[in-house]
Amino acid sequence: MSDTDADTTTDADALRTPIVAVLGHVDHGKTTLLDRIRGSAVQEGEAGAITQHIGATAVPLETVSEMAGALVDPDDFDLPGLLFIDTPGHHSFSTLRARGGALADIAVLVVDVNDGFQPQTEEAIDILRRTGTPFVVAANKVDTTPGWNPQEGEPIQRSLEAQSDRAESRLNENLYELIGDLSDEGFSADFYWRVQDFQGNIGIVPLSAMTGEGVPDLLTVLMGLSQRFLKSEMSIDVAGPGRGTVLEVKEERGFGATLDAVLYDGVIRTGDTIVVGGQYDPIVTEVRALLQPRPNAEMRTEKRFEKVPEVAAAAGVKIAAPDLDEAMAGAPVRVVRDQTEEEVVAEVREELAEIEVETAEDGVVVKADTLGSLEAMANALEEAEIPILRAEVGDIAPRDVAVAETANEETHRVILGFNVDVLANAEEELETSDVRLFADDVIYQLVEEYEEYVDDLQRSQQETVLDQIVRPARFRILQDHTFRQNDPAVVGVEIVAGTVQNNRHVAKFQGSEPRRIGQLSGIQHQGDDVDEARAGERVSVAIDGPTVGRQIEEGDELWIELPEKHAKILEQELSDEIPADELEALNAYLQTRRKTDPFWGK
Ligand SMILES: Nc1nc2c(ncn2[C@@H]2O[C@H](COP(=O)(O)OP(=O)(O)OP(=O)(O)O)[C@@H](O)[C@H]2O)c(=O)[nH]1
Repeated sequence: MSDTDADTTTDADALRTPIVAVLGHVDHGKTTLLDRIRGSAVQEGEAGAITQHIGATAVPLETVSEMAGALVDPDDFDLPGLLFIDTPGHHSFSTLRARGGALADIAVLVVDVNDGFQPQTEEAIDILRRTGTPFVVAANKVDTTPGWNPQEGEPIQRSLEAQSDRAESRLNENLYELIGDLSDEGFSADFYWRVQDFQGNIGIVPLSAMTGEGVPDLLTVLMGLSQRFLKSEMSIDVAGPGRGTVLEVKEERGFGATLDAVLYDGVIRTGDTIVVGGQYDPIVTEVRALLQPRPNAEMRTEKRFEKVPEVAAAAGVKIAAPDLDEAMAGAPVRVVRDQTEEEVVAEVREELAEIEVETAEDGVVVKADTLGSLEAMANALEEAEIPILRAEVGDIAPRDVAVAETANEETHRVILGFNVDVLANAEEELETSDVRLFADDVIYQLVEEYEEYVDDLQRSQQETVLDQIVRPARFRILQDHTFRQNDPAVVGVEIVAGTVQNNRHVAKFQGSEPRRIGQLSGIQHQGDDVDEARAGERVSVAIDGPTVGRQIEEGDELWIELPEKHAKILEQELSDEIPADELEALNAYLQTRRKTDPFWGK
């Protein structure tokens, strides 16, 4: 169909419903908002107010306009309504991929007005930016503004009229902060009613998912945006081959493994040959049944689903067919109709290759629940410069542990699992191997946890080095503190800088040459034997070798003798790790030593 054809089309059947996804930070109200949209649509009373699909809810234009009241004139629209994806959250959003982009045509980013931007809000914005998905911001929970006077289900302007100046200005403060946060992310945003150009600006819709005020506005904005900017993309070939994306692979009694899929183009019929992206290869199979949830009225029957002969885009549908066990969430589903089976298989393979993650010789093992989330994980790891050895969709299996074990670097012997389970036999493998598992259902947290682990590991490696190295120290023999002349000499000292450790060699500078005068054979602090003493402490030390009054005197300044190699490691690798006073002792030692030997310890 040419563009001109699309523009002149008036037959709503040929324009599909825009697919809407809802995403945002945890607890900001995504589920409540979806429930509200479903609930108030149902409350509008009429049968057919909404249609429950598998994984999605269709709200027809008439219902949208009834809910939006004066805000929407149905004559302005010829799109059939809106299809809301039921599983909110940006992880499911990243599953919603189609032909390299996002399956959702438009998104609602839910932000709690009081909480503002949170880490997952930013993560969601990144995904929206990357997939080029148009979105509106639902500034949710306006009813929690102190002094708010709730206006159940009203458009936001009407609700604002009922608020005190004080409540309104409190809300505005939060909304302006949101505008600022969006601008920090590079988006120009404003209250939706002030936005002239929705292509260059993000509209903010203040609303409450709880009281429903502002929800009519959200629906209006979504309809308006879709109608104006997405209409040309909404024209479909109603008889064309169905194209969709797998949301979930589910076992159903009587059917085996089934696919919950969203169809974004064409039509799928019982008996069609389909190609589905699988773990290892595209799966070619034949549709046994297409299933939809049973309408509420018939809920008394045992069966949850009813069979339908065909489904046209956009729609959510459960597909029952043989051999679907290895199908992957996020993978494409294609009906073979105008092309040969081989051509479609090649296309599915190509689409899957787009998502293939770049791997390195050495790196971490990544497992994720869907292709989309695997892709999102790979992006996050690339940003953090963490190399990937292998990345796959699926639960953690013994084979993954075996692969992780082959990593050369200790920091790479890990599995990062996103939204996946550990299979029982893999659990055993993990216990007996030195592979570490990191599992989380928030990407940035998973990456952060791993980075912290790497930091800790590196720190403890440095600490081990530090343990084996002679630490610099400078200390002075106190006046009238000779407890024993020799064999060993026992004197009271004050540590001026650094750490004095037992068993180290003791030196005294003669000019720029340290001269060894003996070896420490004991340190006592307030009568107790200790292994080391820190700057500022007064302790008594036993030194094997010298005699007080001959090689050493009260008031003498003594040093721990530093082997050249240790001095070099301390200066070049550990200067950030040792305390400031120890660094000072090291520098003083090096300076004196380098007066006659400028390259000492370099
Ligand atoms: N007062 C008020 N509370 C709200 C509103 N929207 C959501 N809530 C409450 O906020 C909490 C979180 O809401 P959810 O809808 O579960 O949030 P969510 O974003 O779906 O959370 P997850 O699914 O856990 O990511 C619940 O206790 C809701 O009742 C609102 O507009 N006003």
